[in-house]
Amino acid sequence: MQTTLTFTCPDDWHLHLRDGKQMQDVLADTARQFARAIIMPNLRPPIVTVEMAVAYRARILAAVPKTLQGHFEPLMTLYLTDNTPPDEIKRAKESGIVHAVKLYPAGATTNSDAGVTDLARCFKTLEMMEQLGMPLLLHGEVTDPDIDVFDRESVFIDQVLQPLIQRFPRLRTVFEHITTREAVEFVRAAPNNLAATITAHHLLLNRNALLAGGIHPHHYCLPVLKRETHRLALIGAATSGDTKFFLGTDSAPHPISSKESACGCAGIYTAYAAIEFYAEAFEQADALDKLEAFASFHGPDFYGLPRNTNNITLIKESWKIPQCLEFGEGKLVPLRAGENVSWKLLSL
Ligand SMILES: NC(=O)N[C@@H](CC(=O)O)C(=O)O
Ligand SMILES: [Zn+2]
Ligand SMILES: [Zn+2]
Repeated sequence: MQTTLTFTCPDDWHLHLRDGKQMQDVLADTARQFARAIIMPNLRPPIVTVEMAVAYRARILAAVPKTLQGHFEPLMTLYLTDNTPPDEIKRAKESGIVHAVKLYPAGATTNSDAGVTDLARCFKTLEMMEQLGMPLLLHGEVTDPDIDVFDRESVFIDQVLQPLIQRFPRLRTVFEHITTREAVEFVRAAPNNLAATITAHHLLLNRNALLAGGIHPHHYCLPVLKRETHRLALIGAATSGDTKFFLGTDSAPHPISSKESACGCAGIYTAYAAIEFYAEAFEQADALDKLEAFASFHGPDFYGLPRNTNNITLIKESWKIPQCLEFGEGKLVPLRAGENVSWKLLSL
């Protein structure tokens, strides 16, 4: 049995940090495991200009704990709206700090009300992105209320993604937090400028974790957990060595009061033990040897950034995740709260 695991420091290619004191409370969890993270722009108000991204980045850097300063780099994104001008993409490219633009179909997920209502309104902007090599990140679900919530990702492939890549064949695109066999197959078959992130929770859990034996609000996220056959397809993709699949936690903290509610909001907080969760999932699939490329190589290669040069070490040691964590004025319940995880990260 393998008991230590040393590999190139990973990056998180999909992270929600929030802002203010909430951000201060979660940032260290990411910064102690990951060298870089793609920071999602779905704040209230959303990060829609380079100027806002520059200011948000400065707030993040100022909140990195002293012991980790210089060890963590936030990679900023812009939130695409119906009205994002092509010039903003130029400015983003020139800034050197904005690495991608995120498309949320309006109403698809947490803080997406300002998202895109009609993709055709963004064509000029997408053209500019294609020209400048600015990646487009997709929350890949349709929002049509008549479409079953479990089908929203696969319908998105047919109705949005397929036509999009046909129209913009050179656009660098990331299908974020994929959850279905259909998404895995589509990405596999597509050209190399389409990639996908996969979360730890979608590798570890199926929809029984949400709905069996009572409803489990801390396992509610979007796209929603799917049935076991889909989880197995994701495991197959993540452990295949295929360079199109890479790590993105989609760690999405919400206060306990918003999760444990008659209308609980979507998001699972995995950052507390993210790399350990991935190690568990890869070990269960007998594929620990594939973790480094998935966590540390495929992402930077896709984004055209250098791979990290330092290492992290995990040891096979069971430890208990706390029941809850501080989160701004409230509390946060991490994934696996009060239960054990079987790998442990040694500090940098
Ligand atoms: N994944 C989620 O369930 N929630 C994310 C938004 C998102 O990534 O869709 C959030 O910001 O809370
Ligand atoms: Zn999303
Ligand atoms: Zn997300």
